Parts: sequence; structure tokens; C-alpha cells
Amino acid sequence: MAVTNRIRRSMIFLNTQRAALVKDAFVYHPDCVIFDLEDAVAEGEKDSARIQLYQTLKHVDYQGVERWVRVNALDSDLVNEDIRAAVAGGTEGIRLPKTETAAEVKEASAKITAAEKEFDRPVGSTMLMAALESPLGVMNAYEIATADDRMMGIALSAGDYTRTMHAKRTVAGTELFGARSQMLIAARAAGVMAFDTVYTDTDNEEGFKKELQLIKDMGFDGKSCINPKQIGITHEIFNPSAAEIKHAEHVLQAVNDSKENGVGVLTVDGKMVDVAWVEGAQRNLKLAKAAGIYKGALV
Ligand SMILES: CC(=O)SCCNC(=O)CCNC(=O)[C@H](O)C(C)(C)COP(=O)(O)OP(=O)(O)OC[C@H]1O[C@@H](n2cnc3c(N)ncnc32)[C@H](O)[C@@H]1OP(=O)(O)O
Ligand SMILES: O=C([O-])CC(=O)C(=O)O
Ligand SMILES: [Mg+2]
Repeated sequence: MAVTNRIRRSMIFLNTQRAALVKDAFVYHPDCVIFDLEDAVAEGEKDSARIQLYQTLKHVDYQGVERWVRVNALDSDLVNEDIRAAVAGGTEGIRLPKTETAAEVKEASAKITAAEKEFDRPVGSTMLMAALESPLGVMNAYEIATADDRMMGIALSAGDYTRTMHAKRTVAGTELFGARSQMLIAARAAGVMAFDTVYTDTDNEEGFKKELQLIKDMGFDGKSCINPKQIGITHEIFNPSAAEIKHAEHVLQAVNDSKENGVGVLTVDGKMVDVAWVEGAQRNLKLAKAAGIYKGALV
């Protein structure tokens, strides 16, 4: 069964072809890493990257950082061996690229089950995340998200998505608005997490911050990253601010008091609040607690 309430603000891609890079990436303290066997790895290096993956999963202590593996696409002749190596090494989850249908999720899940049995891992313990990288994938987001109990989340992949949409990747992100909205609605309806795509202009800190603020405000749970310098900024933007934490505390206290006094709607910090605000306030405090910036007892 997938864990859908863990903090996953940042998931950084690691090119598994580069031994020096995968051996200690936990030092950057991302919430998750994604060992990539797909597009970051050159065609001739696929087998050695897979061996590198197995050794890393088996022998490097990632100190609580969640470990995901992006395998090659289901229609490749590499995916079976990729899944076997990832499961044998004990990965927490598999990121399935270029997912377009629920049937593909089920097919991947069956392959994972076979590997779990082969390598004596508990059946059902390996999670799945589907990357949506085409119009068909985005159109089928809800069916994909609900296809299997292993599904932890869905992630947008803008490189391939804009390619298949004949769109241009812009700073404002107008070309991604439809996909982002559709997949967020699907993820929330399905009860899984939602992750935004990588930002490839790694030297443009201002642009990266703006994109993070946009996706956080839309409701995404986290972002795929490609460079260590993106991790701290991602956490900074996704963490509730001090003002948000204070406001959440005020909301919970005020709504609690108002129940005792028989009051429904009230004003907190100058804004109208009623019982509908409680869940959002609790979510902010839980996130702040998981991030280590809230020590209170309200959640
Ligand atoms: C569209 C897609 O499919 S995206 C997903 C697949 N892509 C990837 O996996 C790419 C991941 N990122 C990378 O490989 C690299 O960041 C690149 C190739 C984009 C840029 O590499 P560099 O020019 O070396 O980056 P930069 O100079 O900023 O690196 C600084 C340090 O961070 C390390 N580093 C760079 N990227 C990463 C990463 N993703 N994870 C961990 N460490 C990294 C470098 O090794 C370097 O370490 P050093 O100072 O000890 O030598
Ligand atoms: O998942 C991602 O963001 C990276 C990717 O494959 C893409 O953009 O096509
Ligand atoms: Mg892609």
C-alpha cells in the first residue's frame, strides 16, 4: 500500500551512470532521490548503470532519504531487468516514465510483484509513481492514478509533454497550465500525491522561485529537481512560512473555542474563517512539523 502522507517536497534526479554522483547524494538532504536509468543514461551505459543502481541501493545508507528508480519505458527491452534490479536492491518505489494508460500501470505492477517474489521482498511493498509525459497520459490521469494500490502519485514531465504537444517551454508556463490543472484534479480525486516537472534553467534562481510559488499555490506536493542547488530553494518555498504557521494555529484555536461557545463563522487575523478552514490549517501545521519547523502540539 502506497504511503501518500509523507513529506515529498523535493525529488532529485541522479544520473545513475555517474558513480561519483550516486554514492553520496543524501548529503544534499532532498526528501527523495530518483536514480535515473532512462533518459539521463546513454544507450551504451544502460547495463553498467543498472549494476551501479543495484550496488548503491544495496550498500549505501541513504539516511532516510526515500529512494525511487526511474526505469526505462515499458515498451523497451530494458524495463524487466531495470525492475528486477530496483526491487532486488530494495528501492522504495518505481517511477514509470511516459505512462499513458491504466493498463500500463497494472502491467508494471505485475512485473514488480514477480520481482518481489523472486527476491523475497514483501509483496506490495514497492510503490509506484507514474510520469505523465503526453496528451494521452494527461487525459487518462485519473484512471492511471487509481489503477493500482501501489500508486503513490503522478508527476508531470514537461520535456516530453511539450514535445508531444508541439508546444514551446516558456518562462510563464502557460503551455503547462492545462496539464497541471488536469493532473492535480485527478490526483486529489484519486487520493494520490502530485508532483511538478523539472526546471532545466538551473542558473535562473528567480524564474525557479516563481515557478515553485505557482505550483505550490496550485496545490502540488513537490517538485522534481535536477541539481542540488534547487533543493534548498524548493524546501524554502514549499515550507509554510512563519506567518502561515501562526495563522494556522490561530484558526485551529479559534474554531475550537467557537465550537464551545456555539459560534459558527468568525474572524481570525482579519479574515473570515469557519470549519472549512480547519483541514488546510492542519495540513500546513503537519507539513511544518514534518519539515522540523513547528514544534507545537496542535497536530
Ligand atoms: C528531462 C529529463 O528527463 S530530466 C531527468 C534526467 N536528468 C538528470 O538526471 C540530470 C540530473 N542532473 C545532472 O546530471 C546535472 O545537474 C547536469 C548534467 C544537468 C549539470 O551538471 P553539472 O554541470 O556538473 O552541474 P553543477 O556544476 O551545478 O554541479 C555542482 C555539483 O553538484 C553535483 N551534481 C550535479 N547534479 C547533481 C544531481 N542531479 N544530483 C546530485 N549531485 C549533482 C555535481 O556532481 C557537482 O559536484 P562537485 O562539485 O562535487 O563536482
Ligand atoms: O519528469 C520530468 O520532469 C523529466 C522528464 O522526463 C521530462 O521532462 O520529460
Ligand atoms: Mg521525459
